[in-house]
Amino acid sequence: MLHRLRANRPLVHCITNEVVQEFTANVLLAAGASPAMVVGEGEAEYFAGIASALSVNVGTPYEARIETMKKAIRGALAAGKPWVLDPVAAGGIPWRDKVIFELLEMQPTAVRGNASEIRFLAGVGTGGKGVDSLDDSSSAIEAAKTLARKYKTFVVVTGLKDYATDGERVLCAVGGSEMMTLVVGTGCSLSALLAAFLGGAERSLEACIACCDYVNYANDTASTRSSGPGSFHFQYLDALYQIRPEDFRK
Ligand SMILES: Nc1ncnc2c1ncn2[C@@H]1O[C@H](COP(=O)(O)OP(=O)(O)OP(=O)(O)O)[C@@H](O)[C@H]1O
Ligand SMILES: Cc1ncsc1CCO
Ligand SMILES: [Mg+2]
Repeated sequence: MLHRLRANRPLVHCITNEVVQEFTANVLLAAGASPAMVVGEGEAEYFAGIASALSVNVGTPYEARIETMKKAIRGALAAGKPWVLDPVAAGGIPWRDKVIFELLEMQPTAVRGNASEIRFLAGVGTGGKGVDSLDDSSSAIEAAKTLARKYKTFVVVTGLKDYATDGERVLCAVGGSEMMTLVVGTGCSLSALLAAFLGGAERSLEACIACCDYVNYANDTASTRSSGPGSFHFQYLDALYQIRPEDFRK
């Protein structure tokens, strides 16, 4: 799947939060995808139709941005393109929660969140601490399955272990270090990378967990080469770039 992603170099339309735009674009480039942050209300619907996949992240939402997201989603759906929802801080702010539930009704191909976000959306728990999770990812497996069944979507929950489910099967990816949680945008960029995999490899549960596996591998590689969040940040980009499909056989 990584080979196919790089061969296809999918164009990923990102409408993400203002904190992580550059990091997300760099993660996609290092992995072998082609990012485009097309956020204008007049452009988004058209562009989502020609991109390979759309990534929607509600980290810093406001009315006009949400309208743009909905237009982009309509463009992606009309063109049969996959789209991924990152429900940042679900459970934390009522206005945002209402928006997230509206977006969930718009047939996302996949939803990717941390454990607290996924638990809240499935009706268990009250969310995390702002954008950070307060729950272990294993405690969100049942919630992820519930959410996947309810909205007929893949759900990916990240944390110490990562899980991907279609509501029936659950696949798990392990590895990585907590250093990931000390660099902003690792989860957000993972969601964009998930869109890249779904648009550039195949639209399957296996593609979802392959994306997590690749990120964990890069996370492991970067943590052995770094001494703190600063060096981890650039070592992570280097590792995404350097990892080759054949390395997974080791
Ligand atoms: N305790 C941990 N050990 C190893 N890896 C972790 C741990 N916690 C998170 N990760 C990894 O960090 C990445 C981001 O996942 P996380 O669940 O922190 O997302 P998030 O909270 O949405 O992040 P953000 O909102 O800051 O972008 C994933 O690749 C995940 O596997
Ligand atoms: C820190 C932060 N605040 C809003 S979005 C965001 C990026 C991580 O989700
Ligand atoms: Mg997040």
